[in-house]
Amino acid sequence: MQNNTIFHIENVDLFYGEKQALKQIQMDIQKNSVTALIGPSGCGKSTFLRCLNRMNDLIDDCRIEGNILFENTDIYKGNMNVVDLRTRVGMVFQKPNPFPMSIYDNIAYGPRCQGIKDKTILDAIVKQSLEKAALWEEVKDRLKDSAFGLSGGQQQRLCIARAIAMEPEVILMDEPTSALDPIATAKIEALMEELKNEYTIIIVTHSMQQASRVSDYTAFFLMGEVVEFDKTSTIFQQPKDQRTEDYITGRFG
Ligand SMILES: Nc1ncnc2c1ncn2[C@@H]1O[C@H](COP(=O)(O)OP(=O)(O)OP(=O)(O)O)[C@@H](O)[C@H]1O
Repeated sequence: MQNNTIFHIENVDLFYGEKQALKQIQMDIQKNSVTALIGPSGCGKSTFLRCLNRMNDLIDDCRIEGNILFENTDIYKGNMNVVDLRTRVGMVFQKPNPFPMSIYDNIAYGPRCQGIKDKTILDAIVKQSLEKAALWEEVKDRLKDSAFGLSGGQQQRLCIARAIAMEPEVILMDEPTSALDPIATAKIEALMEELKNEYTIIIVTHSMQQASRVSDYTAFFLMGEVVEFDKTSTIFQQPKDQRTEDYITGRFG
């Protein structure tokens, strides 16, 4: 394990009932980097992403074996508090999913649930989170308006701001730009570059161009296995496995 490892993943198998969806996954995810998970549909990318903050716990019949160490603590063993884990490992989904409330309240919701009531503190959290998500300038004069009045790209940055407000260490992103136009996508990609200074980002993407643009490391999944995991430049320029090469050159998937 390298010094900068935030997630150490060892021999992870995952089953939905009888069906095995992940096989012997091994990976060390580095702090303050962007790691992209790529591979054809159904290969287990989202399943793996959800393992990292135990979102699969919500699925009946889902069983996981092996070890996932987050900052040296196994998140599936002992007395791991799942609410704390999901605060430290936040998530942004494919479709922007703002809460049916104002822009301000979307951000303040989590901190309020954690017991922060002081308006000055909440105002500061809202401003800072929106600034970090590169949305503040666009919404500062309409904080009391409904979040549903924002464009899709703005809504997705709002969801990123909402995750940031919880002061996570890691942000998981499951195809965060697949519902967005190219301009909104470019904004989110630029934002990832900024955010990795402070957070660790793990992103599932169907776009190989996106993976090569935004990520430092890439894992190529195929039928529940990680075929290759390496620096993004190596995966795209000198893949070691023929299957990786076939995939990135568009021969299948
Ligand atoms: N809740 C579930 N119950 C049963 N099987 C599931 C469940 N979620 C996913 N699977 C199965 O697990 C396998 C991996 O699915 P997963 O969604 O992780 O793949 P993916 O690589 O993210 O796919 P996509 O790119 O299409 O989103 C698939 O065969 C899928 O049908």
